[in-house]
Amino acid sequence: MIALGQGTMQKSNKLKELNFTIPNFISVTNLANLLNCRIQTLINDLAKLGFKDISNDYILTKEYTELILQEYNYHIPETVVQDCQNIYDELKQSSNPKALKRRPPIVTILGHVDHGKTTIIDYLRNSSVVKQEHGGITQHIGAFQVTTPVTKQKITFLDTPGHAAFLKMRERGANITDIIVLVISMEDSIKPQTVEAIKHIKNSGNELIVAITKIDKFPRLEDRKKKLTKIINDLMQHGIMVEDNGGDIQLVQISAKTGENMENLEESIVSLSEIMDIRSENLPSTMVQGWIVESKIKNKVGNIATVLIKKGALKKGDILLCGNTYCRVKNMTNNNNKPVTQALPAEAVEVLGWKDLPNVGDEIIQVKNEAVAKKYINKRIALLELENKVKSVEQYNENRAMELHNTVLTGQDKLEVNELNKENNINSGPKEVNFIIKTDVSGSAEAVKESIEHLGNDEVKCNIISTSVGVPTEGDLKMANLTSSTIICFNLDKLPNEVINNKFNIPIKRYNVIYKLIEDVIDILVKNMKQIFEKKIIATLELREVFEYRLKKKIIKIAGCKVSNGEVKRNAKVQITRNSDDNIIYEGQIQTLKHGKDEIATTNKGHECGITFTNNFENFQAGDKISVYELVEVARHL
Ligand SMILES: Nc1nc2c(ncn2[C@@H]2O[C@H](COP(=O)(O)OP(=O)(O)OP(=O)(O)O)[C@@H](O)[C@H]2O)c(=O)[nH]1
Repeated sequence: MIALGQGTMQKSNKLKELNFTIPNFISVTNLANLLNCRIQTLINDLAKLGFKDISNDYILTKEYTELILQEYNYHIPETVVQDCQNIYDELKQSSNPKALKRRPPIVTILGHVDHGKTTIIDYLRNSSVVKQEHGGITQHIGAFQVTTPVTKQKITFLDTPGHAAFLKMRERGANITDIIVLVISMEDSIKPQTVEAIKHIKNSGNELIVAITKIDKFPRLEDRKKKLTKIINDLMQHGIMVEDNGGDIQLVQISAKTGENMENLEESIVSLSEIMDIRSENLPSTMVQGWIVESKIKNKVGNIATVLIKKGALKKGDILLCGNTYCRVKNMTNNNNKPVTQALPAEAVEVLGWKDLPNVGDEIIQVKNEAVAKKYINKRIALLELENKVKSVEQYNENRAMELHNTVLTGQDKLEVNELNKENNINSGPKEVNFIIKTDVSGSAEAVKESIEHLGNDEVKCNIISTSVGVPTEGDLKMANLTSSTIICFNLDKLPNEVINNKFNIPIKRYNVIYKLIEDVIDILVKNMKQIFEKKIIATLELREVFEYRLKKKIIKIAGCKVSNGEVKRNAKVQITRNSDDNIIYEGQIQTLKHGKDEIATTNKGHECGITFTNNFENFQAGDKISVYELVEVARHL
């Protein structure tokens, strides 16, 4: 705890009662008035708490006001902090363990580009149609179900490899999927995106099955064995131990081209899901929960979205709440384009009736009626507005601080500083990365401080906010929250749960070995360095023909293309080159992506498509080359 003590901040055991409600925002002057203290005293105390460049018109958010009031020994009434991510949580019913029933597993396929993810999905989807209804046509709705050939069990596959919804949910720490199938081509073994996928899998805690594909390319058994041994060793290097290597991860060898062993893949998924005993509730009284896996506006139909059900049974007339929109379910169809009357857990259906288009990856929750939906949407919008206000207050405070800073400079100095800031887009000096050190004894506190305080370079540097002995206190957590610090604990073995899983989500790092501690601090510093990106081409298209069509009075040009390789997504970043790869004539994004008249989200190798570009770019011609790229972060070092 920092030594505060300008009169008002003397700590005592008896808490004072507040005689005002804490506002969302308050200036330093007004807070000083409410507290009956001198403005300068409050400013000095705020500086001790780590606030920089404070003046009397600095605006404090509610969180910071609470912190200072706590330091002034006031009792702060407990309130549940709601934000637009968790606002709907209070509507969720807790599951009734007795009502949990087995449901099909939800599976995502990941792997390196061109290792055969799409071919596996196509094989599974086509075989599912052939079996269900001869000659039927599947529509892409983001997920589909197969029935396994031998055990006749159902499996749900998310049907775009590395599906956007899956990635978005993962970012938020939610799990849309139960099992990941990691595809590795027998020809290539592990490649960079395989390694990326392994990282995803480890972080998500999902169960894993490894599928070695393209085995038809190695008809001789001894060649297959050789390749397989290499893959198993490569996997081991990345901490994946398959069954053949003493681990418990299943490995299947398949060819999605010939269909060889594809039934083994499906049965492996079923047997893993049985071990996992995947269940969810779907009593008649269960309120539905699920996720949006696709959403689009269909011409003459309206807003439609694919909902993957997590619990409950969705029926016509149900009211679903999602983000800032809701839906009275008008109609539901499955991926065979058949109308259905209900959708059970792990089933995906296209749902019609949305007021506005929901976002892919967002969670849905059933509510009793439209009035409840509207009430919660209004609450959420108010929270979003508040969050935006907090952001603009932060910006206001920063601008004020910058103005204050600049007033001490004059004339030419001021001009130069402004120009420099503009050019380098940095404030002066390296970025300070804050740490709070907590140790068992004071000797080790000093030792830890000395070994890390000099770390850094001209971009980032280590800044020690405080060092002290003992487990992190509530005050340490608040200080860490205020200063965005990481708390480093050395030789502190037993930490209370409320510290480890603290409500501020402050990272608490524990060490007994100083080298490991230094390594991690370097890692944190590197993560705070500026991100540098380079282009990575992930797909190319040949521009074959330019089409024109009239929209009202305007003529619109469309680039008619064929995908030479990779996967192309709507909104992807692209560059267009002419005659040579160096001659870039356009850089921007895909605005619309169509197949025939239909808007599509993705297309891939061998397919034709029509494209328009952002910024109304139309100066393209047949023969141009379109390269789709991602910006890939370049690894940084101290
Ligand atoms: N011989 C053989 N070729 C395959 C097999 N699976 C996929 N391929 C071929 O490998 C190439 C890439 O397959 P895709 O399914 O598009 O690979 P992907 O992983 O989806 O690729 P991206 O979508 O670009 O990430 C295509 O030419 C496929 O025909 C297989 O089991 N055997």
